[in-house]
Formats: sequence, structure tokens, C-alpha cells
Amino acid sequence: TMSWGYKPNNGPQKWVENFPIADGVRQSPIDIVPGQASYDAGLKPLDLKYDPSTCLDILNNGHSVQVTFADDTDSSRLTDGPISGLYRLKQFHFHWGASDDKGSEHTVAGTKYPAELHLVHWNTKYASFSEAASKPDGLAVVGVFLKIGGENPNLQKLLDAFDTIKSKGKQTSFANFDPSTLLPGCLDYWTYDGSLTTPPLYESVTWIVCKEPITASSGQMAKFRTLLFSADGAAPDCMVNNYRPPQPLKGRTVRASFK
Ligand SMILES: CCCCCNS(=O)(=O)c1cc(S(N)(=O)=O)ccc1C(=O)O
Ligand SMILES: [Zn+2]
Repeated sequence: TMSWGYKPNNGPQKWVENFPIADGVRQSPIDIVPGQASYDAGLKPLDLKYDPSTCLDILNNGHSVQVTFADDTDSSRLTDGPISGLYRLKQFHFHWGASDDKGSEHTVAGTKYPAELHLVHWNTKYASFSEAASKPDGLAVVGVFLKIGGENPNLQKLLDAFDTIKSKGKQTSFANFDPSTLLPGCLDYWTYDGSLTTPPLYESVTWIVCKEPITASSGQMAKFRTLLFSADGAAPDCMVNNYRPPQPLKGRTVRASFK
């Protein structure tokens, strides 16, 4: 049997067949409507501290490109913001479109961005990432939108590794990358209770979506589209449109850290 993907026969409309939580009460992503978000003066600024020496490798996992971090210490972590306690950085990855007019998972008043970066952190009140991944307060994912603009030299460091991880299952060592170079200058955010946006779709994510996008040039976005969903030797299948569309809010409140 074919595993899940983003095509008509195995994509987001079909995931509920093997992952019934796809129709759950706190699914992600969502359309964020700024006028309907409630400003919460109690929300703290995000405190993100990343140690580049914890960066391990870059991988084509067949769904996205992922940069993985050593998470055996607290040296790359998220605290404050909407969360309590300390969450360790596990990995970051992206979602993008076949063209610059789509690609993000979250949308803002219906607006799609060409891509979205997700920095995945897990709650150290649990013993491991995989234990945390299924708990209601287990994960905190920081989302950052990419918009078309000037060349992004920090993003380029990742793109330069893409030729060696073109196909599914390829990975290569990737050292001393500082993910904070991919964060926008302003860390105003929206936050809501949600889920993983890929199977198993666990409802375990506190989403923290930055209001300010970072830029990528159109040529840099084209580089993402040279990656393949397919493994070496299989018919080449371009890795594009690896995003889940917005899901029903089902009564949830979206809070804003800013007025
Ligand atoms: C134990 C099962 C964990 C599955 C989730 N893993 S993850 O790194 O949090 C993740 C999050 C996300 S997302 N878009 O941040 O919800 C997408 C993919 C993955 C992945 O597994 O590659
Ligand atoms: Zn993601």
C-alpha cells in the first residue's frame, strides 16, 4: 500500500482513512484572521536560544527537507511565549508550492505565502521527543512565512546542500547552522492549540505563528522545487505543494501577542 503524500490519491483529503484524527477538534493548519484574533497582554515575548553546534544533518525525508538537531541537552530551546517550561529544538523543515502563489500551510485572511518554515520543539517535562509528540502539551512549533523578496543569504546555506539530498532518503552532515538567522526581526506572533500538519496528525502542538515573514528570492524558491518526493532510481517526482490546506477552527480562539 502507498504511504501518505500530497497527491489526489494519497493526499490531505485521503489522510482521514488511515488517520481519523484528521477530522479532530484541534487540527492544523488554520486560516488566521487577524481581526478575529484576541490580543492577550499576558502573552510573553518568545525566548528562542539556539546553539549552532547542535545542528547535525540535513535530510530529504520524502515529504520535506529537514534539518535535525541534537536534543540531548537544553542548548537549543524555546521558553516563554505562550508556553510554560522549556521545549528543546528537534528539527526544522519547510512547506512550499509549485509556484510562488501558494505553499504555506497557515494562511492570513486567506492569503497564501510561497512557503512556511516550521521549527519543531518538544516539552522537556517528557523524557523524549517521541513521548512528547502525542501529548496535548508535547510540542511547540514556531511557524515563519516566506515571502518573495531579496535573496536570503542565510537560507542560501541550506539551498547549497540541496543537490546532495535531491531524492527521498538522502541526508548529509550539516554543521554549525544557526536557525535564529531564519527568524524575522520582529517576533510578534499568533498562537493557538493545534496539531501536526502531517500524519499522524497528533493534536499535540502549541502553534506559534510569526506575523512578520522572512524573504526568499523567486530563484531561491525555485531551488526548493528541484527536490524530489521520489527515491533515487524511481521516476522523478518533484517535491512541490507539500502543504495541508487550512482546517476548521471548531471554536478555537487565536490569541495575538501584539495589538
Ligand atoms: C513520533 C511521531 C512524530 C511525528 C511528528 N514528527 S515532527 O518532526 O514533529 C513533524 C512535524 C511536522 S509539522 N508540519 O510541524 O506538524 C511535519 C513533519 C514532521 C515529521 O515527522 O517529519
Ligand atoms: Zn511543518
